[in-house]
Amino acid sequence: MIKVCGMTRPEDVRLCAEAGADLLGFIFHPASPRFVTPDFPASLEPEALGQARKVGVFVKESVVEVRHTLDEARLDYVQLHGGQDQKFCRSVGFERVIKVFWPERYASLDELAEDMARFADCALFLLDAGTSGGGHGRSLDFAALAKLDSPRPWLLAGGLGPKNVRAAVEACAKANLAGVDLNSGVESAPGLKDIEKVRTAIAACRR
Ligand SMILES: O=C(O)c1ccccc1N[C@@H]1O[C@H](COP(=O)(O)O)[C@@H](O)[C@H]1O
Repeated sequence: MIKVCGMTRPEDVRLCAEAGADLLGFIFHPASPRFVTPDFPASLEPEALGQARKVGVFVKESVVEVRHTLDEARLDYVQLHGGQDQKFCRSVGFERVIKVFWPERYASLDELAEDMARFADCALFLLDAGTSGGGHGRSLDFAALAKLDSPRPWLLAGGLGPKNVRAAVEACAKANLAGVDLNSGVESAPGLKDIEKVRTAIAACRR
């Protein structure tokens, strides 16, 4: 599964979908250089999206705001990137939640897996580098995650691009990895996707 995040232009949506992205991310965090308003994903033609599903990324927004944007932007999933708790996930609908964890917050993989187990009703997990927020362009220690015992399939995020995504997939393949999230590593500038980088990274994942 490939997610390409930070869509800000209709042509990037079309090209990334054509390149084989399964999930396309739209960031509703106002401080992000990739910030968009709900009317952008709502305005996209089904032909441009193809089979790709729309994911909204939220950091500090309230449950009411997330639910409103979910409807207005016609999202398929919400990526909760702000440490939201189980009550929040339940209110949005577990089946629609991609719950983010930051492995660097935990003293061990076991502690991370224990916390993940508390969110086992969520649709998917996503692991990002750092200890909060996202879009930093920093990578996790892929080899260290190879032994993770995750109760749900998960997406690997954090500084992934054409040069490192294959190594990441190979390292985590046996740890219930569902796929990868490409963002700043496939851009020419923040919010502007470089389609050649996107195509090269997707090909590297799938070869
Ligand atoms: O990309 C952003 O600006 C962003 C802002 C706030 C929360 C999440 C954000 N992006 C997500 O961060 C990860 C990793 O991105 P990167 O590859 O390190 O650039 C990814 O899941 C994005 O969806």
